[in-house]
Amino acid sequence: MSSSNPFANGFAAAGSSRSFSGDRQKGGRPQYMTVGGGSASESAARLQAMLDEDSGYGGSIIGDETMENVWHPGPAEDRFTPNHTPVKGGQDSAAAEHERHAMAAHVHQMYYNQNRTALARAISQTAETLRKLQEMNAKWPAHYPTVQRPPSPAIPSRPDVRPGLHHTQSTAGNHRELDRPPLRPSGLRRAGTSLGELQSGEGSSSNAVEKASEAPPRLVTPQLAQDFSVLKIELKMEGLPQSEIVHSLEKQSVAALLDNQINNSIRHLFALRERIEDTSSKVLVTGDLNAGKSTFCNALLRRKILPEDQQPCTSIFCEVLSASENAGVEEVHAIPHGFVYNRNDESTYSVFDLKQLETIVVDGDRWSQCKIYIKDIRSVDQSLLNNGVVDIALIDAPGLNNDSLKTTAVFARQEEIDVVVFVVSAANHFTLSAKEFIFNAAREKAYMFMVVNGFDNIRDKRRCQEMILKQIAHLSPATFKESSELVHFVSSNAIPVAPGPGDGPPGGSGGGSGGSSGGVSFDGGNDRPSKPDDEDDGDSGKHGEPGSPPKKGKGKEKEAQEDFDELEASLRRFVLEKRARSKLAPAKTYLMNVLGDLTTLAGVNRDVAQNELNRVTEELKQLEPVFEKSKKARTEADDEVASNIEKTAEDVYALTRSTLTTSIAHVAESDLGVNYPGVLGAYNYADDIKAAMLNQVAETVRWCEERAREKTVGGVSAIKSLGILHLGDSYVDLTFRSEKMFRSRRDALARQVDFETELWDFFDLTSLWERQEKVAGTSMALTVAGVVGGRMLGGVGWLDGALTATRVVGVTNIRRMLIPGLLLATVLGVSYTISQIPSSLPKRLSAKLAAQLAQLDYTHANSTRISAEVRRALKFPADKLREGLQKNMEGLQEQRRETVKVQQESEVARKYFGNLIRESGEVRHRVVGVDLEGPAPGVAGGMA
Ligand SMILES: Nc1nc2c(ncn2[C@@H]2O[C@H](COP(=O)(O)OP(=O)(O)OP(=O)(O)O)[C@@H](O)[C@H]2O)c(=O)[nH]1
Repeated sequence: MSSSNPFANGFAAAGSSRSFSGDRQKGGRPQYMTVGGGSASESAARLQAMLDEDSGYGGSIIGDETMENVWHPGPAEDRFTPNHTPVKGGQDSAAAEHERHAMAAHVHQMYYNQNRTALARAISQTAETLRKLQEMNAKWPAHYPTVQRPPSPAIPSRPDVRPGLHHTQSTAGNHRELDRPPLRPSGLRRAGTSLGELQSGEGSSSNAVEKASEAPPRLVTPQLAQDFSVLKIELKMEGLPQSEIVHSLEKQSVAALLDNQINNSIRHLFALRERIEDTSSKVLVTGDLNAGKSTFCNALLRRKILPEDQQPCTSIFCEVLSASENAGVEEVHAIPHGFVYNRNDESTYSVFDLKQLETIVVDGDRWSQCKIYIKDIRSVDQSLLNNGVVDIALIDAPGLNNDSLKTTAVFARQEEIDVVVFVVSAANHFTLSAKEFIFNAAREKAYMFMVVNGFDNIRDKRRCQEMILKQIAHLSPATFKESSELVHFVSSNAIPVAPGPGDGPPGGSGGGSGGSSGGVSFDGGNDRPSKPDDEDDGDSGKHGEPGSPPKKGKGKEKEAQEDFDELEASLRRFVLEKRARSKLAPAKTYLMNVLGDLTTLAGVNRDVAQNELNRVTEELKQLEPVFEKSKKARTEADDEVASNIEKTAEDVYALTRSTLTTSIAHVAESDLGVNYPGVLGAYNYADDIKAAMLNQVAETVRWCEERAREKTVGGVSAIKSLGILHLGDSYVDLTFRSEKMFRSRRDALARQVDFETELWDFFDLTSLWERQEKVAGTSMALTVAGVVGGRMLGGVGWLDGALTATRVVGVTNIRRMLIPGLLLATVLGVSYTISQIPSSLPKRLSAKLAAQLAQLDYTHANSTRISAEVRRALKFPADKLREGLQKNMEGLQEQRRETVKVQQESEVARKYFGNLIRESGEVRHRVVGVDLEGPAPGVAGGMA
């Protein structure tokens, strides 16, 4: 007996080529419909689209496992594996069949454990890789690839982004280029502000990039938007597409957002590990209010454990577990709000008797959930709870449309659940909350077990089936595809159950070992009012099977039981044999997604790092000679400036010294511009001469200063030329104001030089004598007069003069000539001497001046002063030039240091991301290798 699926026929009529298990014969191997063998119908296309979208967490359906190189198709969702185990019957004897099942279960368990271990290891490795990525991201802000926004006239292109700035994926990218699905666009580009740099020096690849930029703009397809499924940076901002927002963010902000995503991802990975390491499988029974969830659970348990009521009653999560997990004791542990259940810690829960369950489940204010430990009365072969393979927890959840708080709780709970059994009322179909729940849960669980309950209430069963399946096709296409196994139309209340805890001991007359069909019937003990058979119009034999004769009474009940038995067999298969998928698939899917993201991220960042490395290496290559030149320039300019200053100062000293020496020596010979006023003004004349001479010397000093100034100006401009030569634009020109030189001490000379004019200065006896030699013999008298006069005037003394005259002329002659001669001589001498004052006085005075200047060391002092001033004046621009050169060199040194640092960082990043690609690829490869199908039970049986 099996539930038929008339909807499949409707589908076939719509033109799709498919077979459906509605044709399945009782006792035969189940058959499965196939979708899309022929031309795709609109519905099929829509379904396919839904399948593709079904991968928020990667739950989409992919036909094979060759997706290692395929971008994010949701590789390991909990897809359904066609069952290889005969539902029942067959040629083998029951014992052989049983043994084969047992062996298959063992082999499955072994594979399951292997896969579980492999996934747990992959989770740990991935979490560690993510942690390292976080560290790297802190040091070297990772770049987040964003999609190329199609250029549109309405949206001006970013000025800071050159056209052709697609980020080219090298190895990884090209690799994907070949293998990826056609929808996946490339053209990743680097986020952040330095996009422009990426293109430089890319050689031939930049040509490719250029070509790519010429290609028609690619739109951000939903597929591309999903490229980053786990490490996706979710931002919502009015009016801007997601990619654009990420793109406009600073590198640091993107890195911070990424860091946050990594944290979330690590957290999720740990939760997944916890989940796969939890050996029990959790089956959540959920559905609309009053859909019959509790009744269904009781039917599964064949015991009336959970309270059923026509009014909504279950307001807390009721987890039914095997009493073997509670030391074989049947009881209820009610967990108050805010407590985390720990069976070994009684402070986390209150213990109740099973009888009290009714009061607990309605008390949602006090309790958040309860654990119900019961002894399973069914055999290992039949029981879901006590199945001999895995611990099962059956969770009866509050009705979805109970209240929003509880609905949210159910939504949240499903994430940690391995299998979802959705109970829908055959009469009411899917409500809005139900639809929402199924859509949401499909992110992780593409397959859901659907229990359409209360089928006994339905008159037109076939129509009901059609309508419900149609809805399921929309809500969970994967489930619809396997509807013969996953969708069951039953009447839970038709299943005989042992009386509840308050109604007597469990087991009833059946003793807990009864089978389902043909097993112990609890008819006698069933406290349910038996349903009037006339509700069913009898238009179908088995639910809705057309053409079957109407069944009444016992026949109908038997049929309902058979349907339920079939449901149970499917559910057991779904939970146990597909456990690997239901429990491990979310981990596998998530791992595949996060590793895929990591590979993309690493690929982009490795390329960015490589570009950065190329750029800075090139920069360094250019910087090195510049730096060396600058170092050389600094030394050379230093020397040149120093020698320039030295030479200028020396030249100035030499010029000043020679000029002054000459000037002082010849000051008497130059035209001093002083007129001789006559003997009476001789003293004034002497003063004027003296002043003129001092002035002359001062003028000479001034002249020397002027020359020194000129030389300094020349020196300054020589320094400037050097500065421009070596520093270029960065040379800071200084305005040199030469007039500010030699502002002091120039007039000090008059005060320093101080000599009195003496009488003798007026008479130049030396020249007189020379003159007398020249005119010798012309006249004795003159001679005598000259000699005598000269001597007399020379201050030798009268006596001495007289004696000399006596010796020359003789005593007698002297006596005769004495008077007139003396007179004449005197007159002549005096008049001559007086006449010689204008020529003799300057010489005398200049000699005196020279002597005094020499005494003052005037020439040297002035030469030193002037040259020192020159040196001082040149020192300032020279120092500035030196400073500039030093700064320039230091700047280049710093730039070099920085560039080397970036080079090293890029090198590290390139290696790191290169390794990350390899590592994540390896882990991904291992994850892909985790075959959640395991060997087909038939194969396992064959091995036995
Ligand atoms: N006719 C018919 N009645 C059913 C069936 N299953 C459950 N019921 C009845 O439907 C009512 C609600 O059943 P429950 O099992 O309490 O429903 P529920 O979904 O657990 O309700 P809440 O937990 O309160 O949301 C009860 O009176 C059941 O006897 C069925 O298959 N056929």
